[in-house]
Amino acid sequence: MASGVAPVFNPFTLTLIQLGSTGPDKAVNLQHAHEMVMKAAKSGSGTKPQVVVLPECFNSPYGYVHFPTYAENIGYTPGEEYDIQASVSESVKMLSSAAKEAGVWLIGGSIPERDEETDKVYNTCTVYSPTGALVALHRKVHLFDIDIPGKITFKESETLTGGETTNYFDTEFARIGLGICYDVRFQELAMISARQGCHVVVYPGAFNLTTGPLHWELLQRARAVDNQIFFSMCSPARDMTAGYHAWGHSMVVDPYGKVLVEADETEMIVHANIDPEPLQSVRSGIPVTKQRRFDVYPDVNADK
Ligand SMILES: O=C(O)CCC(=O)C(=O)O
Repeated sequence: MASGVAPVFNPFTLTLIQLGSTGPDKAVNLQHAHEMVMKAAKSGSGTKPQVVVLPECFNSPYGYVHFPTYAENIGYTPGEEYDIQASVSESVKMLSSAAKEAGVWLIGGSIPERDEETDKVYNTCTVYSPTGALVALHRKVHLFDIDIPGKITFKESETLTGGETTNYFDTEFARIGLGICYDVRFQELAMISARQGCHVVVYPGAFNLTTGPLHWELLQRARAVDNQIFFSMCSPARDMTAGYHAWGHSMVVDPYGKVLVEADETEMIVHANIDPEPLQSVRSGIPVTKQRRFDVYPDVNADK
C-alpha cells in the first residue's frame, strides 16, 4: 500500500505486548488484549507518540486447524475509508476502540480473516490510528509450511492462503512496514519495505522452541543490518500447556543490528526508544544502498 506522503522520521516509543496464552474463548482473548493495550499505553513514555504492537494470532489458540473456526470477515479495501461501526469483525472493533481509548497507534497482531467473496482464509494484521481508524492491513505473504522430523511440522497452507501485497503505513513520525512471522525469512519483503522508505518494520510473530533459539534474533538482526532499518517482532508469551509453544523474546533491533530491548518468555510489555540518529549515522557511515553493484547481479531489479 502506498500513501504518496513523504515519510518523516522523528523519535517515538515502540511498545511490544508479549501477550499471555490465548485459549479457546475468543471473547476472553479479546478482553485480555484490550486490557493489555490500556496497560501498555499507561506504561509508555507519555511524552512521545507511541506505537503499540500485539502478537500473531492473538484472538485464538495458535494452530492452522483453528484458523477457519476463528476467522472473521473484515472487508477492508486499501485506499478507501473503513466504517468501523459497520464492521462485522469483533476483533477489528475491539482493536479500533482500544487504539482510540489509549490514544496510540496500534499494530493489531494478527487474526484469521475470511474473505467474504472468495471464502479464502488469511493470517491478517490490521493497523489503527489513535483516532481508531483502520489504516492498513497486511495478509501474511509466506505461509509457514515446515517439516523438521521429530521436532516440528506445521502446514498453514492446509487452511490459509498467502497474501499478495507488501504493506506499510505512515504516521506523523515514521513510515512503518508490515510483515508476519515466517515473512521474516524472505529478505526481499524487508528490502522492499526499506526501498519504500520505511524506517521501522514490525512483524507480529510466533516462533517455536526449535527455530526460535536458532533464528529468531539472527533473522531480525540480519534484516535490520541488511536494510539499515529498525526491525521488530512481537511474540505471544510461552505456555507449555498450550498446543503450540511460542519462543517469546519479543524484540526491537536498531539499524546497526543492536538489540535495543528483548522480553523473556513470560507475559510482559517492553518499550524501545526509536531515534532517527542510528539510522542516519549507519546509512552515512556504511552507505551500502549507494554501493550496490546491480551491474554484477542483473537478475536483481535495481528499480525502486
Ligand atoms: O519461521 C519459523 O521458524 C517460524 C514461523 C512461524 O512460526 C510462523 O510463521 O507462524
